[in-house]
Amino acid sequence: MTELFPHGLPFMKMHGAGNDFVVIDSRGRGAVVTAALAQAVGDRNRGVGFDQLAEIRDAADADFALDFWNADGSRAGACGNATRCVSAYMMQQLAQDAVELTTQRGRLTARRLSDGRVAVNMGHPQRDWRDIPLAEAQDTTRLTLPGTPAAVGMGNPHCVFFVDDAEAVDVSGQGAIYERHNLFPQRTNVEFASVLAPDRLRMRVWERGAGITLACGSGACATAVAAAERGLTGRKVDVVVDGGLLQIDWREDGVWMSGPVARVFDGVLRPDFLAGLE
Ligand SMILES: N[C@H](CCC[C@H](N)C(=O)O)C(=O)O
Repeated sequence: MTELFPHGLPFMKMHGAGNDFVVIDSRGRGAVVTAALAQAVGDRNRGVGFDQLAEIRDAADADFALDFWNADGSRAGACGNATRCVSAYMMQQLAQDAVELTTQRGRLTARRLSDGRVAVNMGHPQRDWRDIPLAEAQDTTRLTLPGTPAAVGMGNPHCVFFVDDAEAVDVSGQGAIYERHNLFPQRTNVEFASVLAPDRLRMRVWERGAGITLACGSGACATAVAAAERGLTGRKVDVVVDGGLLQIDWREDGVWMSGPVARVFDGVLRPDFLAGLE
């Protein structure tokens, strides 16, 4: 790593509604991110700190490709907010108002809105999603939330609970339990949502591999899909998250998610820091 980057490895720090990212632009060279690098950079005390790391790569048939890593070094198949943030950067780089990108989940489209926010089509919810009868599934002693959650795939797994008051949920206590529930062999992201109005949801999230985050784009999509399917809301909703507001519009061509994007600072991971990873 140090031989490859004798002057260090440049990165950008971005966030979307407080869901924060380190972004490494690896276009024009091979991918460099490893689980060890993600973990080290993700350490908020000894590294930079992030919820997800996104690595931009060349794509043969799209404007770019994106890979996602969680702070614990695990991979994520989708990350809506990082997709919006990186798309904003790429639209600026390419002088375009829209971009096409490929991710583990497939091909996505993002476009800039007139107010500076960015919208991404996160694709269709995965149709194997269903209500999950947790109570029948295993040890119920530690499962304290009422109701039956919905499992929704958005390129990554989500388990959505609808509760009367999302503010009252012990998100880290409950989230950590369901993240590793044996119904989810690849672990899961966990959302706790309450219906504020037929077009407005409050959502708090525990992310797989990252813990509590201020916003989760794919989680907001999954929550909106589950709410619409259960008849709790329409297909176009505002989702109030800890870090702001995400707008979801479940259309014929997929689930669109819009929200703010911010590039906060650029930096360089020093060669001596990288050397520690070898
Ligand atoms: N924050 C991301 C989701 C990261 C998902 C990740 N935690 C996982 O699936 O493991 C978002 O805006 O969609």
